[in-house]
Amino acid sequence: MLEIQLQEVSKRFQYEWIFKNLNLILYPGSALAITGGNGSGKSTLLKCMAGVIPITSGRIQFILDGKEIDDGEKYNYLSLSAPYLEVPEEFTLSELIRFHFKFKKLLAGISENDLLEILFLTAHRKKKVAQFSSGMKQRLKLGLAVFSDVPLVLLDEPTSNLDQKGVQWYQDLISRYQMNRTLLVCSNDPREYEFSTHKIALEDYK
Ligand SMILES: Nc1ncnc2c1ncn2[C@@H]1O[C@H](COP(=O)(O)OP(=O)(O)OP(=O)(O)O)[C@@H](O)[C@H]1O
Repeated sequence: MLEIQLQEVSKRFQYEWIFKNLNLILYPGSALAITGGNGSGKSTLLKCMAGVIPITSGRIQFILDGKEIDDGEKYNYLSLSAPYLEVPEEFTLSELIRFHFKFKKLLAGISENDLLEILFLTAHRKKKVAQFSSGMKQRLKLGLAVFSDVPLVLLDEPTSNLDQKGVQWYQDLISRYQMNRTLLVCSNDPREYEFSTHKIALEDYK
């Protein structure tokens, strides 16, 4: 079971403080909504949580069954879907799925065919990802993140490029497959985090 602890976490770019003194404990099964206006620092916090960029001060600890995970190992315990995260588009869908799941295990009980069905992409398995519509790409990115067998799932603007049906699909996906995992959602749209157990507004940490 993974527990995440943020202690006095602050981030600054040059002279600009993005957030200061964030304290938080996330237990398995919790869902944190990170809200705030454009430019408030939602993506920055997510990237700090993912270890993609460093924090300026404080500590972000991943504690697995009582043991702290080294910074360099944290990526093994998380998956990320975000608008700024590109997938290799020269692959066909099947190739990309196989490539991704060489590095992360598929959730137990889910096969590649199940995944394609759930993403409504079965008919497109031989198509290059470069030829996907923006909504198809978004379902794919969400699928790769949610169906990776990791205890922490990070989602930035999860319904961008999804239509109303896609938003419903996303909500069902989370309610079925969050399981006992920790979820972080950066969003300004309550439909993306209505299931959240915790919510922070980054304006409160300036
Ligand atoms: N690499 C960087 N170097 C300098 N400043 C940065 C960098 N990345 C982000 N920023 C600044 O940090 C602030 C927060 O940006 P961030 O992308 O985290 O906001 P956001 O809340 O996710 O915004 P949006 O809702 O528009 O996606 C902005 O002022 C941005 O210009």
